[in-house]
Amino acid sequence: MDLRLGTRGSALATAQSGQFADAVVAAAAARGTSAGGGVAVELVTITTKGDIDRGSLIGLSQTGVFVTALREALLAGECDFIVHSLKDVPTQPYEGLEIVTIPRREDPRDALCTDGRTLAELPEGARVGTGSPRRASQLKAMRPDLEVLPLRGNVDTRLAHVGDDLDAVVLAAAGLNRLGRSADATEPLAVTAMVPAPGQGALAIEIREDAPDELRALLATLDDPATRAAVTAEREALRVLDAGCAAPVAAHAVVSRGRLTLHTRVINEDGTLALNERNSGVLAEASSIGRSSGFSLLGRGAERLMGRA
Ligand SMILES: NCc1[nH]cc(CCC(=O)O)c1CC(=O)O
Repeated sequence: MDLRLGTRGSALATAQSGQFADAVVAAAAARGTSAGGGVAVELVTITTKGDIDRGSLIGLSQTGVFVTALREALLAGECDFIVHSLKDVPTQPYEGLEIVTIPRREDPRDALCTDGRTLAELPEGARVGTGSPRRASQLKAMRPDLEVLPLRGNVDTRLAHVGDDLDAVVLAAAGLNRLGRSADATEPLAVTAMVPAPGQGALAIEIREDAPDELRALLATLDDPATRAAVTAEREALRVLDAGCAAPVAAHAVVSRGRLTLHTRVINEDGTLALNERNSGVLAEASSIGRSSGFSLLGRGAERLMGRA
């Protein structure tokens, strides 16, 4: 089977698509293919609107700018499957496509990247860059003295500001790890202090609904049910809160001994007010755990914190 994997051209997208392609080839070898001819995966680069108007998330009116062009290319038959960072994927399903696989997730944490100092060691008034309202608000909650500045660009561009015009930037540990830049993560931030974005660290593999059974079955072997349950809960809370990746909404679920525990946080812009909700249950209840967390937060005034009421 010769497969075409559509990917964005950024270093992170290319790295994670390449790593997933390797996993597909290995999974095919382990299964043995019906044709007996093995599987080859070719990366096809697709330019997305998110790559062209490279901007901070603050000010992006629409979610999903990074994924739409890939989805259009998949629907048009330019490739056979695509790999997304799940946290960039809007919660509503896309007509004609299906998320077939959610592989085991990478480190879900955010990481502070500095010249070596921890968050506690940064001087009063230190300058920290992030384009994410979720990260900005939680940073201010921990260190109200920090000057949090908007930051644009891909991972390499952001890291280049450290020691230049910024003392620190905050990036997802998963992205740094996938790029082979884990050494730039000075301090992984605890998930209780800097609650990650829904789906952070996870990938989503998408195919057309009419994809051949053989492709579907091969990709499905790489699905991780615990990750799928965790991100289902996180994303359902996000959906109920009607928020996107640019909202100050954080959600992180852990699965342990068959139980899923979801922590959802909504925080105001200056980090002075936060609502936290914790819910747990069995994996099969992932969706309802997320839903009830979202509705509880709405009932407690989440809209006001998000600046919508
Ligand atoms: N919105 C950008 C984005 N989308 C996915 C990742 C990498 C981490 C992940 O896969 O969750 C990043 C970079 C970052 O947040 O630092």
